[in-house]
Amino acid sequence: MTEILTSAQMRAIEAAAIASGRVTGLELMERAGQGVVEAVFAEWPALAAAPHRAVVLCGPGSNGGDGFVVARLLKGWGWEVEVFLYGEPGKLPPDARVNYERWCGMGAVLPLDDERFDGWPNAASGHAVIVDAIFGTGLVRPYRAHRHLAMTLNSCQSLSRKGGPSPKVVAVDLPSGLCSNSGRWLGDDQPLDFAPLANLTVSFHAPKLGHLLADGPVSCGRLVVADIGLGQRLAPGAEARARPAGWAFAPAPGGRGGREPGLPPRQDTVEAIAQASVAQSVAKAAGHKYTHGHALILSGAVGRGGAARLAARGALRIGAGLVTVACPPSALIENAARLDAIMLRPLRGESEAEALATLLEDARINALCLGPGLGVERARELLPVALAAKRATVLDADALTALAGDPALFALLHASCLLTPHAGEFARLFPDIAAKLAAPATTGPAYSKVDATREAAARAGCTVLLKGPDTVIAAPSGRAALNAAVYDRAAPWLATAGAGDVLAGILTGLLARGLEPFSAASTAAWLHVEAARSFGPGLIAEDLPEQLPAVLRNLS
Ligand SMILES: NC(=O)C1=CN([C@@H]2O[C@H](COP(=O)(O)OP(=O)(O)OC[C@H]3O[C@@H](n4cnc5c(N)ncnc54)[C@H](OP(=O)(O)O)[C@@H]3O)[C@@H](O)[C@H]2O)[C@@H](O)CC1
Ligand SMILES: [K+]
Repeated sequence: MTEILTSAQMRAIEAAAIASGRVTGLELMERAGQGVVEAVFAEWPALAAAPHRAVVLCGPGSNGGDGFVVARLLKGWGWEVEVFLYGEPGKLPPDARVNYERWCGMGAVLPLDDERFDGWPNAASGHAVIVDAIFGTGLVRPYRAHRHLAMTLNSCQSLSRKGGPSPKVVAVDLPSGLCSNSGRWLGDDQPLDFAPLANLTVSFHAPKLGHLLADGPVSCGRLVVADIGLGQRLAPGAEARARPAGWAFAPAPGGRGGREPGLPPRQDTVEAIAQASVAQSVAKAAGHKYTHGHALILSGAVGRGGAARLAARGALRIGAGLVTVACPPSALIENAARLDAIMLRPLRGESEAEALATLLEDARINALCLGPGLGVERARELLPVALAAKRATVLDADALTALAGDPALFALLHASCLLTPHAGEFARLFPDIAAKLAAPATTGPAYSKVDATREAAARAGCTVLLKGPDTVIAAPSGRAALNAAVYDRAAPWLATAGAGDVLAGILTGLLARGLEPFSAASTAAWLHVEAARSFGPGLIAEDLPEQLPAVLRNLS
């Protein structure tokens, strides 16, 4: 399992490594600085070929310490380097202080004032690189000068549009002001226009949640994670950790170490979904069609069956043994004309709810999907029967809307349910949680999408998949995973009508095949993005199920 870290987890890893005597804080800082310089040269090889000019903005903590290392190393490459310090030298933490003093033997340090900006770097001075090492994972409150930092960086960058040199903004660990746990800008005056955006962000050891959630990806530019020798020591025979797709790892600048055995397991881990675990989840064992489950998709009324048919196609393509669409009798002909391998059952009887109850007497139907195109009224009618059957059940779209206004229905949710809201549906279902997430983040670490999804899952008593480019999955136990379709894994084509219906279908198919909700959600979210990436621009929802075979082939 690959982890995405919080700032506290990163600090604990660092502290354990230092306590073990295997490495000192100073060595880690040196490797961090080296990692930044190597990543800069790898990103812009022309910068390694000849000396240039750089500005390094250092802050009052260890992020600033990394900055002093970067300044010294660039100077060693023959660069002309100007260094600014936001804070007082006497208050720097010990390792940062050592690197400050080392730098002072090589050059000046100018004060970076957050009241008087006339001493700030001059936009017109032709720097090739501006290093933002003001704050990293230690940001605890809004950074007062962040607006000015953004203006400085923007005005430097805008020179390139006028034919001048284009300085590259390199953020050390995080763009300063961005919360490492939530990917949100601290403070209430931080629309993205005013954020100090980076061209390249170089983080250390593992990605942090803030790189992948919310505004993180757009703020970081490109993300490189440098290995600073804190790697996990593998148990004998253990599989090497798969690196999550979507960001790049720089090579280790120094020696490799291992995380000390004996570190307490981290309860608040957020998993990055890895290809190896997806491959394991979808591998099909020999058997007949009933071995692979029977998924039932509830369809909408006449003329509204498209969403359910998309879901059914997704369920079949991901390997459910049988997939049935159940529809109102009046929609039978419409669906029959559009479905072949997918079976069709009219909900005929006194009421559709009764007909569904009869259908569910077949115990082989082991996964249900309610929501896509269903209609809110019909969802209200069918949900009590569907939930009473205690099968693995995906609730999407109209089923979520029905649940939102009805505490009695909400109370019927059980542990085998899987809720798949987008942000709007989430806000209707969990208005107080959504409000907390939407409120300005005033202290760090700030409340994040991961926190919100965990809280929702605990309240609902079932797994919640909160959609977005940063899809978060949480189980009531607090287990959480993040499927980040960002950086080089971005799939903007997924923002197309019906894509969510296909996701609901893939989920239902995986549940039918016996995956428990959390694994089904992680696997489906990953496959959904891969299917979109495999097709590329021009994607429509119908293409997603048809792309799954290629994605599955590549897995094996
Ligand atoms: N962990 C690791 O393994 C490694 C970590 N490394 C590096 O260390 C970085 C983390 O260092 P860090 O903990 O010192 O935090 P950092 O972000 O430098 O700032 C903390 C300082 O800022 C202050 N402060 C906070 N908010 C403020 C505000 N709004 N306005 C003003 N001040 C504010 C806060 O002050 P206080 O709250 O105490 O008043 C404190 O003094 C990490 O990002 C990485 O770059 C690497 O060397 C490699 C190994
Ligand atoms: K920074």
